[in-house]
Amino acid sequence: MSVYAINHPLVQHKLGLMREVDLSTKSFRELAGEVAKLLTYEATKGLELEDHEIQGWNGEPIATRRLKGKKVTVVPILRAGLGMLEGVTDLIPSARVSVVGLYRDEETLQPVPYFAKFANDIEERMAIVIDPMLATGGSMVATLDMLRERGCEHMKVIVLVAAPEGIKRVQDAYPDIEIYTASIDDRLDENGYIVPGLGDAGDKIFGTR
Ligand SMILES: O=P(O)(O)OC[C@H]1O[C@H](OP(=O)(O)OP(=O)(O)O)[C@H](O)[C@@H]1O
Ligand SMILES: O=c1cc[nH]c(=O)[nH]1
Ligand SMILES: [Mg+2]
Repeated sequence: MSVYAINHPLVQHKLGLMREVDLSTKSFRELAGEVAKLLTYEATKGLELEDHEIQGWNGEPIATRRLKGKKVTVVPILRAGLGMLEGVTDLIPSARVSVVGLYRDEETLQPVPYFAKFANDIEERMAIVIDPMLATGGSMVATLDMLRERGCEHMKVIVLVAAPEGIKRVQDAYPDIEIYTASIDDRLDENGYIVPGLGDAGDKIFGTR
């Protein structure tokens, strides 16, 4: 498995802003979308192109290239993953959206599923799973398991912040998956929150803190 921590200055600047304790819901939400978009740019750098001839401005043919048509489904993990969705679909407007609802039990830290709705032909699509936080990795692995059970072979992960524990958990279960993140943070605290982290990303995006 490959983990890509994106050090682009815009990513690092925006992630730094997100860590500020007093940041408004509006700003947190906007930044989550912006960082998601920048990470999507990185995560799609391996997409295949094909030659495509078009008619240019003066009627002469021009050799161009276009995406080879690998079908994509973006998979936000509810709730917090929704805060990244628009940033991703801005760059991949034809992507179908599959939705997985999971929350993490506060005591056991185990993921509790409550919703799933997948795109048609999911087995033919590359799935890009999005969630701001990869903490213990339980929610992410549960989502990847659901996709794999439905025949999805090609999966990538985009998270804003990852804990080493979560990366290892995903790596152990899915050795071939690529993870794109703005930061690999230090550790989990005694409640399973990422440190330094962002706090509760879902609450911040939805204004429920
Ligand atoms: O890696 P894990 O230990 O599983 O933790 C990460 C999960 O926890 C958060 O969701 P949460 O359960 O708070 O739900 P929410 O998005 O509805 O707030 C986060 O958005 C991830 O889905
Ligand atoms: O740090 C964390 C861990 C889980 N969920 C969050 O929203 N933040
Ligand atoms: Mg939450």
